[in-house]
Amino acid sequence: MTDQARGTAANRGRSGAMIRFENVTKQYAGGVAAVESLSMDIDRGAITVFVGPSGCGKTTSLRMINRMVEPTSGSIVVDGQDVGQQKAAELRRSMGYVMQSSGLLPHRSVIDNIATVPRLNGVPKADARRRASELLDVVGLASALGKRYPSQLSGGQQQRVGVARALAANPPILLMDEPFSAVDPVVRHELQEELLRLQRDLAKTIVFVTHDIDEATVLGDKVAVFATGGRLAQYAAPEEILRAPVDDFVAGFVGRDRGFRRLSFQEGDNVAVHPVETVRVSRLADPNVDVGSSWTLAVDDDGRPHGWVPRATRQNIRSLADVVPGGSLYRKGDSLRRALDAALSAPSGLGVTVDDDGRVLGVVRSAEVLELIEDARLDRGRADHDTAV
Ligand SMILES: Nc1ncnc2c1ncn2[C@@H]1O[C@H](COP(=O)(O)OP(=O)(O)OP(=O)(O)O)[C@@H](O)[C@H]1O
Repeated sequence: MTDQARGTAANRGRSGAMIRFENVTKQYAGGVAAVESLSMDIDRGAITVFVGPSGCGKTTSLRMINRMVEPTSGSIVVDGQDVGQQKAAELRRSMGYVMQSSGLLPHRSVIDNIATVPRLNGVPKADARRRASELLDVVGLASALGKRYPSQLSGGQQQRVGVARALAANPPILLMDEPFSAVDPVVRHELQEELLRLQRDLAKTIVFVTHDIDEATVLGDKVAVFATGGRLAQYAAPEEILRAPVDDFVAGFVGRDRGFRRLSFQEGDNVAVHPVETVRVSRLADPNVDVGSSWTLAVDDDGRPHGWVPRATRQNIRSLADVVPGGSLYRKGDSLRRALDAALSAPSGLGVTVDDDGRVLGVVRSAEVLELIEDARLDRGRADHDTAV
């Protein structure tokens, strides 16, 4: 049984499904079969990501949920009701929709853009604007930005406004079509974190389209990998897709470093944190302050890391500018991927570990992280063996 069949059968009849595709096919004029016999259940209150190469029918599938695209055959049921029986305009307003280019109206202020759907739903102007202003805060934007026009915002800010606008009518469902793909990687990462934070509070049913498997595994409670022609190749939790791709297509799409990416799903609670020698940045200029036998970590007066001081060059190091930049930081309890990356990206080979306020707790060592990875693998092997016998 494929994962598609397993996922669908397992969810059938359970109250967990918010959106159900039943044998849905879409053939565009000219004969392009964009989606072929798609059957799947989308869980309520979870993020489901549609991922796959360009042209595989992700956007078509997404748009059939709110009838921006009509299926050629089959049906889509949302919360027990066939969307084909509902008025398309009302249906569209009942779901939030965020797309790649934020889709904001250029001649309306940010506040009025966010208030658009509530106004269409008959909410009085003052109430709609008040709510829009609150939503700016929810998506992490200063209220002063509300008076600006979309062209006066950065790409990342525009996408946040797009999310606020989609949330304005408080819809239970959010449809998001490559919403973060037009911004740079740093902003994209921030927007992803922000979406996960929002979702912890809001618990919407979110369907998110991307062609980026990394984004899919970071965001998705479940990931649907589409192959060309709208074939659902695998539908499972991201950890499972990385660990056990069902076929060569999925394995190829997921990429060669899937083993490394899967470490994101292994908790790093057991990683040993060792003491580290530190030197305060404010005392670097003092020739009487010695540093340790190998690498010493430079910290500010609050104990936050600022880079590494190599012993051999101690005499040349007199200010922060001379310190070797550090690697990524590891927060106790983060995944093993973060622990390993912290160690591998530090010039000292020691992964700086910090508390929630960013203060140094110590360091982790890559060899020890690798041991934990190996232990987890052996444990899994034993568990699989026990299940098999
Ligand atoms: N309006 C349309 N008319 C005809 N063919 C279309 C139309 N929209 C999409 N298609 C075709 O349907 C197929 C699926 O397109 P779709 O946009 O759903 O894919 P996608 O996976 O979202 O791709 P991308 O990641 O490039 O956006 C493609 O072959 C596309 O050319």
